[in-house]
Amino acid sequence: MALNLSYASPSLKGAIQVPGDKSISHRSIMFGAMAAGTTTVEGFLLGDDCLSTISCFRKLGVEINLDGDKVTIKSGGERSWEEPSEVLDTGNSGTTTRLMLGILAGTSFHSVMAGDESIAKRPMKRIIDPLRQMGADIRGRRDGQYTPLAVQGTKLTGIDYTLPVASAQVKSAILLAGLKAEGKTRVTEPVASRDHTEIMLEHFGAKISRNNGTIEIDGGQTLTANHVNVPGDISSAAFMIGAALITSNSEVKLTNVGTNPTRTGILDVISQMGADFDIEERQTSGEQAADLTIRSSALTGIEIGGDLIPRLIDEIPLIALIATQATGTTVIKDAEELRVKETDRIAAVVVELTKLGADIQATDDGMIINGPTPLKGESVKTYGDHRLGMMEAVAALVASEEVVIDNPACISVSYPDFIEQLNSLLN
Ligand SMILES: O=C(O)C1=C[C@@H](OP(=O)(O)O)[C@@H](O)[C@H](O)C1
Ligand SMILES: C=C(OP(=O)(O)O)C(=O)O
Repeated sequence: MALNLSYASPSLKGAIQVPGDKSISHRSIMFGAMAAGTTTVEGFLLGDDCLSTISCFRKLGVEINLDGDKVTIKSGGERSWEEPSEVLDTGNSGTTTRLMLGILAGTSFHSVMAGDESIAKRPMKRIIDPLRQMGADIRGRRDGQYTPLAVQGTKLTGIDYTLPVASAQVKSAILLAGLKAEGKTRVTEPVASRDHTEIMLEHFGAKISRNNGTIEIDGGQTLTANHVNVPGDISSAAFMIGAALITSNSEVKLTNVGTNPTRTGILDVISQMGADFDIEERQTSGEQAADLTIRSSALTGIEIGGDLIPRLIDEIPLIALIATQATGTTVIKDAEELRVKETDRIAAVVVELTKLGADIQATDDGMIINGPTPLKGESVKTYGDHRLGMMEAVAALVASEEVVIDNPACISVSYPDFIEQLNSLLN
């Protein structure tokens, strides 16, 4: 069902806790399932993607119980997993599909993974190539480029691999396979990507070394069950940050947002654009977190590219929107990875923001936006992509007439209560 959003010059006020970090939530289930014992998780994201990860591990026989945002995982470790009798359904989740490939490759059984229409179009060879070098037996359409993927678990050997793309999913799949492989696995990344896997490996007792973009792990290590505290997702917070920045007389506090430095590119960007905001660090026992207070701001266009891109890759649809309200030109480059996300996010953002009246052009690896432009009401499409849906809802705040979003249900992939939380800030 479509969502009709109509706001008359709103200002946003108040405090909210955005839901748990998606990347950390996925990993908490995976690590909890790999470790023998009882792992407990707090602040877990009850989004569709993370629920897909839970459903996959349940099909391997792992006991996982949910109580609100608290999760208990009881596992006998990997050796207790059963060969699944059904296809593991990874839904819309690239992280589930790709990290699970690294985990399943070294088991002693056969498994098949498949997801939705969008997952069936996303590239998997980037994972399967290095895993095959480790000895993995994985088959899929077009020599393993696309799902469904069949994995015959086998013994793996460590490799020394330099990532051709800056991708935390590829890096993580290799490290998780390396945990079980014989010998040492070494992964070098050209540009730093999110390091939640490295942090969680250490948290669950694995020994790794990290040196100048190279991560080394010895195979044959076992994990020890632990407690995981999941902070709020900065990629979800980004939509509230954008909403507060581009509306008038707004001041929004976002509590306990994850501020792992590999994820805070959005804060660097808004700071360079001239945003008025404060960061108050919190005392945490795990990943870094802070309270963010964001106020309405006059923004200026900037250039965004290079090493910054992996630190804000999922925030680019929202950054494109705020750039339409900034004075001057914003250039986003080196972001060709956007073409292989839930949808082609360069094409989709440009088409939909153009419908709303933006001055925006696509380039091969990004987009160029001239602002400020007033936005108007229009019917827009999400392409089944949660980040497009949320960006369009934030655009509705500053549009002169009603914005109609065709398929808002996809927002529940990462932020099920997004519209309710946004509306709770309206004055
Ligand atoms: O490792 C992760 O949790 C993720 C890594 C990124 O993907 P890539 O590894 O494809 O860049 C990101 O876009 C995705 O939302 C989550
Ligand atoms: C790209 C994303 O996730 P995934 O790759 O896990 O589907 C995202 O959440 O924006």
